[in-house]
Amino acid sequence: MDQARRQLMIALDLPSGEEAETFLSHWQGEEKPWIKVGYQLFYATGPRWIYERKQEGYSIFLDLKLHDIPNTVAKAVESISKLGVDFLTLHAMGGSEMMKRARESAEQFASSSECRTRLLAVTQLTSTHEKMLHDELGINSSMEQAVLRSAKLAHQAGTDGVICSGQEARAIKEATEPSFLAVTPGIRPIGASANDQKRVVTPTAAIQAGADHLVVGRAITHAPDPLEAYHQILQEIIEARGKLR
Ligand SMILES: O=c1ccn([C@@H]2O[C@H](COP(=O)(O)O)[C@@H](O)[C@H]2O)c(=O)[nH]1
Repeated sequence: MDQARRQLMIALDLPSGEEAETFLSHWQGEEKPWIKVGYQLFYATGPRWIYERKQEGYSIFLDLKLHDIPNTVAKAVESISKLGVDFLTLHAMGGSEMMKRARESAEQFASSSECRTRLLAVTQLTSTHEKMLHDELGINSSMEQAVLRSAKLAHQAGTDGVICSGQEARAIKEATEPSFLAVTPGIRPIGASANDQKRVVTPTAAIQAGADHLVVGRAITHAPDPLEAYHQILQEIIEARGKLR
């Protein structure tokens, strides 16, 4: 898979396995895209559907945002690792012990060290803005400080990277290390509706900020021609990458 395709992940927020498979048939005859499966599709289909897509050759990001006591999360990671998914999310707000136990479990139950499920910690949801952070969550720092605090905690606890907005990707890389993954939802091509997202950036801005992977849902899944929308974003990534050199 070329670098740009590896960077672009489609959030398959669809109601059933059948609809997801019909949607993916747009890609027939070309390389399989990276797919992100979240609550809606996972709760509709379950682990077997994930396992079958993995067997078909999809790279899979399972976005379950685990957040529970350390033992419960470690046991969930054990079950999920056996599906062979590539990426899995958990909430940094679960704390360092929860994240460390998750990492130990991912290592113990990986089918091989190359196939280990990579763990990504959610810093602050991209649907959160600074006023919410202060007024609703009781966090009295700036958004960037709050995100950096979670990212450093996740880095120390052994996750492979974080989920953040493209607005924070550069600062996270500087505060941790370049290989610590910055995976960015809240991506909106120019002119697209932000919907419920608050910290949005364009594909170009995310690449310029050093994002490793861009998660795009509705801008592709709700497009009149999803394959065309995918290719437009792919092209934007390729052009932005070209300007980095
Ligand atoms: O902070 C976060 C964490 C996860 N997401 C997920 O990414 C996609 C974004 O979908 P869009 O339609 O492109 O807004 C969605 O599945 C979220 O659950 C996020 O947006 N922000």
